[in-house]
Amino acid sequence: MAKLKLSSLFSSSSSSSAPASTAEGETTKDIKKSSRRSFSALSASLLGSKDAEATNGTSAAASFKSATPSVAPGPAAAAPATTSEMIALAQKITKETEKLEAYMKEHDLPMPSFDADAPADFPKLPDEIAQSRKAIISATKELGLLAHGPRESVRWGIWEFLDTLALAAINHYRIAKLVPLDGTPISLASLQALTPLDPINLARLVRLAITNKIFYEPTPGHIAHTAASKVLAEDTDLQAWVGFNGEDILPASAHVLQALQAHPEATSLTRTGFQFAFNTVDKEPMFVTFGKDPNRAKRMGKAMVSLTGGEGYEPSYFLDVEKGGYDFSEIDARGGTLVDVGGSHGFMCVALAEKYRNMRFVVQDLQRTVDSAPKPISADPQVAERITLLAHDFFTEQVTKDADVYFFRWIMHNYSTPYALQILRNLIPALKPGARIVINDHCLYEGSGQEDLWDEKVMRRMDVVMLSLLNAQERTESEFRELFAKATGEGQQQQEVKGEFVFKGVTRPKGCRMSIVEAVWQLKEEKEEQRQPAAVTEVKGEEGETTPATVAAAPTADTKEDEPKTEEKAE
Ligand SMILES: C[S@@+](CC[C@H](N)C(=O)[O-])C[C@H]1O[C@@H](n2cnc3c(N)ncnc32)[C@H](O)[C@@H]1O
Repeated sequence: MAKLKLSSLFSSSSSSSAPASTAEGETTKDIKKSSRRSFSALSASLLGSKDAEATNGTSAAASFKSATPSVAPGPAAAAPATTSEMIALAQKITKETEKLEAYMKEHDLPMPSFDADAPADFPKLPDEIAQSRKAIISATKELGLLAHGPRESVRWGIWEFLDTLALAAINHYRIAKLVPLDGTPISLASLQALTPLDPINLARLVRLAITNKIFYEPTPGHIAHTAASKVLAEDTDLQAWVGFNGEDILPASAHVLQALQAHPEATSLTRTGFQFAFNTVDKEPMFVTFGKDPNRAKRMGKAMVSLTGGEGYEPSYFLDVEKGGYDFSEIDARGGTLVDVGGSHGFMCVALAEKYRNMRFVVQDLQRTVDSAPKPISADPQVAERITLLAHDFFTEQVTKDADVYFFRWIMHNYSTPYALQILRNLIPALKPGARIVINDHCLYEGSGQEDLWDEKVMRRMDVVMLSLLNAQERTESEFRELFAKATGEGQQQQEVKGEFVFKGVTRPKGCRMSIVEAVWQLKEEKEEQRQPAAVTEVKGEEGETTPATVAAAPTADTKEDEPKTEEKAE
């Protein structure tokens, strides 16, 4: 693959990384036409179309949306004219809280509490009650904003980073672990003696954390655990999550403006807020920096474990077909193969192999990740013998040929368009007709306000984390669609465009924040035959008109602009 000068990479921003907005109208039309399981159908399901719900697998989001109408922005939702927006929200909070509490009582479950002995998590709730809980979270946030008023909510909203700072410092100095777990308070003086912090700094950080119910102060100068500080003391993955966020992402995000001012196109892996924060601009991507520092790499790994175990992200969503997970039974029946590209230690393949007893799996990751994977990969020999771990760099040509599925979980969102395209293009020589490319990532709505507010906040924040660390992005359906189209689109070599990625659409398991994006590799002739068996002349087009085939075959001047520079690759 031809190398690209950095200057040309950066001059390609509009063609390589721009979202689909330029072709929005047309794209949306196309999606409606061809994607049975697409988010486009969601709008229909939101309006009550049962058909759309049944086919697109997004009924969770749809039914959730109808259960929790957002009242902002705009006038007071559906509330009667006499009911203010604040009262409507307060009533909603009361109603949904009563539902949640009734369920907890009925099932003899402990009530949520700040007490140190309270459970750290809600139990798995049935869908309806889970929706009530989400509605409470969203409505309290909205009510809080209204009660603050616009000026004050902006004035003090910008200070949220200071809460992050306090939590990061508490985590860094392991303060939660120094407070007795049995509930006995410890004096600030005794606590201070156990840390390198001076009394003033310790007290100010802890007292700011207390405003978020992390610790409490039963008597002045004495600190004790709440449920939140206790879970921080006990959960090492959560500690890693707070450490990664507080000590890597916070400094990186604080330098994003600097990075954007210097490099507004924001596609390079070596010119992100992270590099500006840690003095590695134009030197190395974040993953390389972490690779040189085992403690930092380990912290990030554990942070990812914490995220993956978090609500809305559990791998079980991908597996549970009933709830909209991916169904591999047809591939399983013929003993097909799935390649988990960037699959880490293969935990997804282990879960899949436990469910599908005939399929084979190849977990690909970088050499050191493969080397550190548990051996055997599963205690069940029938599972372990069907999983192969293979060192492979996804920025090089795919080595596992003719697999049935190439699976990417939490991979594409780590890369801006030039890199994501290269990852897809590297698959092409290995693909047999019908091979499926399955991406498991967030899929953002085109506009805002269509998600539950809590979900939307998490997903939008994740998108900005991707910007801060990697100049990468979460994508909308049309951006995924465009990515697949571009991978075999203009400027690709003739041999690479004998086939194309046919975009199948996006589904979202019920209750999950992650979506399943799918495309199938198809030979061009095969596709044309299926589409227009008797219309060979039609696909040639009018004189002077460019057909899809000629567009794909003809390299253009800006062909290589969306390729990343070799030395900038992630690893
Ligand atoms: C965010 S993690 C996702 C891991 C896993 N797919 C999951 O769902 O948790 C990204 C993974 O990509 C791997 N990775 C990064 N660069 C890679 C490369 N160039 N080739 C192969 N794997 C890579 C990392 O080692 C890591 O395991």
